Amino acid sequence: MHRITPHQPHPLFNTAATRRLEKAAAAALPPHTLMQRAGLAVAQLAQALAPHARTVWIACGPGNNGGDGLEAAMHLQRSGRKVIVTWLGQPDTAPADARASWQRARDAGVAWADAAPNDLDANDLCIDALLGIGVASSPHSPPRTPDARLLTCLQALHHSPAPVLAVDLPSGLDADTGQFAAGLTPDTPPHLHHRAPTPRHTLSLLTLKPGLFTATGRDAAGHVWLDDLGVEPGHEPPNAWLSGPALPAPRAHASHKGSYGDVAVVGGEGLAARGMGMAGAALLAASAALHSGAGRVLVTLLDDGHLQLDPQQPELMLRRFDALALEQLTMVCGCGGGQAIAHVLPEVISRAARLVLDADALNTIATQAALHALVVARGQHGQPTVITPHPLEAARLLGLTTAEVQADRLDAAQQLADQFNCVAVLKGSGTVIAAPDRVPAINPTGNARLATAGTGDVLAGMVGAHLAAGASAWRAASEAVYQHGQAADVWPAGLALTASALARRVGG
Ligand SMILES: NC(=O)C1=CN([C@@H]2O[C@H](COP(=O)(O)OP(=O)(O)OC[C@H]3O[C@@H](n4cnc5c(N)ncnc54)[C@H](OP(=O)(O)O)[C@@H]3O)[C@@H](O)[C@H]2O)[C@@H](O)CC1
Ligand SMILES: [K+]
Repeated sequence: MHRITPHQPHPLFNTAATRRLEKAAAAALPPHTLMQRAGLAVAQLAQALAPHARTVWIACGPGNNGGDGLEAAMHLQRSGRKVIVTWLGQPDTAPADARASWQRARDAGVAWADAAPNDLDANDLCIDALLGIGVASSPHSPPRTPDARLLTCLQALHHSPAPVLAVDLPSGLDADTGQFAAGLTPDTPPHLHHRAPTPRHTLSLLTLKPGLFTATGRDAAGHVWLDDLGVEPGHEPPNAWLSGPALPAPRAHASHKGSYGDVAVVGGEGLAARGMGMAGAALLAASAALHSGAGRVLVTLLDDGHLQLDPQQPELMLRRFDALALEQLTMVCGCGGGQAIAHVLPEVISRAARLVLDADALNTIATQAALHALVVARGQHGQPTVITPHPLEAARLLGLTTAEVQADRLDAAQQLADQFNCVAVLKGSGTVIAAPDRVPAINPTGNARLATAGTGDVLAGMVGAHLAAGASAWRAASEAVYQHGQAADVWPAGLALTASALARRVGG
């Protein structure tokens, strides 16, 4: 068993793959072995997380997730804990493994209760073994009305003053998408309670599931642990990867500014056009490219030449669009581009050597099939392209609603990559990186402090710098996203995270 950190990559397996692995392992082992291993692992982690807990309340659902909880209850009771179990199953209808563990918990003498004890406090521990990978949450299946006792237990867990250890998954969370099944969404997400958040842990069993790391999964799961139950994935291919850090790319001593490439940022509609000055977005992207190691950074503002120099960043070289040698440049296009970006997009997409498309460039492409076709053609000609939409921009590109994109972020990112024939970065909690014919990746770094204006422009500039330095589109996107999140993760607690400060720090 080990805690999952962003320091190394991890393979992720969805429900179907996990079920195949479970079936193969169960067939090769004596009956009940996997649940015994699962329950023991849960009990061991519970002891380690809450060694002084007075009471351990274990909420057990009717399926095998509940069986894991019953098995853990037996171990914790035997080790002298005060264990109180709420079991929503029935001996005559429970799956065989869960029934066997219920019998073992009974024999160990655990206490049974219909609901959560009402005197739990921060020194106690709750174990959430209500639902695991058995949750059916397909938008195509008819909505179901969950059992009232199940909902009461879920609410007690969501509002618990005691730390919560979830078995396999936070109950109700879809292992594949990181979204809660209909009717099982917490009324207030645990991290938004108006009190210090209670620690949350999830012990994923057998495999790590993608849903723990994207959409609402990250907030719901808290600290993620893995126990593989002694089962190797063998030939089962992962459905996604949790990214790890980049290997440092050493800089040769005998290098010069030309060795790390020229990045040109095009965007920043001027105030005169529609009364909205958006030069800041382009300058943020340019600053991020500069601090991420680009050799030279050129900036083309779509503001009729009002700004000739950024006195705060004199390294940035302002250029008219017609003075850019597009075929030699890594272009970052769209940040604050407004409507003005439409005039330059056809040329940028057709001619740029390497290209990052963000913000208003994406909004414009979403409305013009000819531009979409030009992006696709870049891939056919081997010209690297990265698109960096947030969920609303992704929805426009795919002709979906934002909710549909968020309902399955891995799938949406893959659709973007396939339809636009490029590397797609779907931003948000658990940013997804996808490319045609490649297993997608979920980024493990970053936090809610990035939810402030301009951080997306910073990311686009960073991707540009990595591309200009010679990284492939995939590598440039993965490394930039990782480092962008990591900068937020190590941000000093008392210091405001602004986009311009972030841009200055991203180089480490
Ligand atoms: N994988 C492994 O290798 C191992 C797996 N193990 C463990 O088994 C777990 C999987 O067990 P599982 O298959 O019994 O499913 P589980 O999560 O208990 O849920 C089933 C219950 O949920 C209910 N239900 C479903 N959807 C619902 C909804 N929307 N709203 C409300 N209710 C809903 C469903 O109701 P039903 O559809 O039957 O009416 C049924 O009662 C797995 O996560 C891990 O903990 C380990 O023991 C060993 C190794
Ligand atoms: K659970």
